Amino acid sequence: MTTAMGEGAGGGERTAYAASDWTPEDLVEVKGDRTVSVVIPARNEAGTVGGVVERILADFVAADGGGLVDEVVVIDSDSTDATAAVARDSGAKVFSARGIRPELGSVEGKGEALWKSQFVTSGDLVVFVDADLVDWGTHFVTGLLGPLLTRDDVHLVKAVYDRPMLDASGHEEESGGRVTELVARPWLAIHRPELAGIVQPLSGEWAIRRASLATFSVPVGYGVEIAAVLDTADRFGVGAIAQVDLGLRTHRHHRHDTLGPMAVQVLVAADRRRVGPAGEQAAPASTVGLTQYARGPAGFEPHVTAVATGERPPADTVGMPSVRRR
Ligand SMILES: O=c1ccn([C@@H]2O[C@H](COP(=O)(O)OP(=O)(O)O[C@H]3O[C@H](CO)[C@@H](O)[C@H](O)[C@H]3O)[C@@H](O)[C@H]2O)c(=O)[nH]1
Ligand SMILES: O=C(O)[C@H](O)COP(=O)(O)O
Repeated sequence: MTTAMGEGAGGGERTAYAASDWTPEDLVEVKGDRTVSVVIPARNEAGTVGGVVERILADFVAADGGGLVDEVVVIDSDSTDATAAVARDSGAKVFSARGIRPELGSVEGKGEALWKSQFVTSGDLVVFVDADLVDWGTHFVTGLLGPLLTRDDVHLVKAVYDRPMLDASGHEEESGGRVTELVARPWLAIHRPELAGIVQPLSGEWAIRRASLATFSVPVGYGVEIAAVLDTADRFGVGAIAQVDLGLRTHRHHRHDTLGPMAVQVLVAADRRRVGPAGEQAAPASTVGLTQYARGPAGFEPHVTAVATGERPPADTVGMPSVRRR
């Protein structure tokens, strides 16, 4: 597949793929002695996490260890529902984000869960998959691994997909990706136009070399994806980011009022990287106050949310087990 997606994102070498470019058997053959961890961050996803775990285990994890995936790990991120139990019953290794390296402290957030996952996984390649997926397939995993297993110069693989927003009866209301369209893409257009070819900069499904991720600062919240894109481009060049068309993805949607804090997290993470890699100086517990309004008895009443905008330092600076460069 040759598309504007590939040309815009990478230039030169092809960087755009479709999941159908590889079968699991193709990838097992080229995998050699490299290992793969699938990491699923989950906060109150008891309804969907079990299905995500079971399908990945069934398709890729072999009892003799010879499968495409070597471990499926769920990081339970402060869930108050049965997420951890469901994930464990489905066969995943389950860790509570707070319980991992407790001496490093804990904050809330998806980025925190991904950062902590580095201390309890061992794969040379790490695939992140959200736990709230509804329409998806295990080709997400093959698609994301393909470029990393077949190209040494690729460090980060981003998912690309159609992401319809469905109404209660399952009809398409409009396109999803509201923070992508209204925040991430405009920011990239203004500050980093060389990255305009990244179709889904915020996609929650991505894969990365452990050795690369371990050198990145990681925003604790939803800034984790835009940060990985910017840090990879700054460290290894835009051509180190590949994109894979995975078809269709639907998931649980946020309300507008919870997308505001997400937008703040994306903007803060991006702004810290406006001129290059950054973030080390941000304390993990940093916040930005976001004021939103709702009409109440006294008119428009302000509601201030302390949005977590902190960052974690590169894992390899805080005693991560040694990393093979592969
Ligand atoms: O504190 C949290 C919040 C979320 N999650 C999990 O992270 C995943 C994605 O979270 P979600 O709230 O569903 O994010 P989206 O609305 O889907 O946001 C999109 O955009 C975000 C910003 O880039 C990405 O982080 C998401 O992965 C991407 O799907 C899900 O499995 C959540 O359970 C956590 O583990 N901890
Ligand atoms: O990725 C995004 O832009 C946000 O997660 C919002 O996605 P949605 O509009 O599909 O809910």
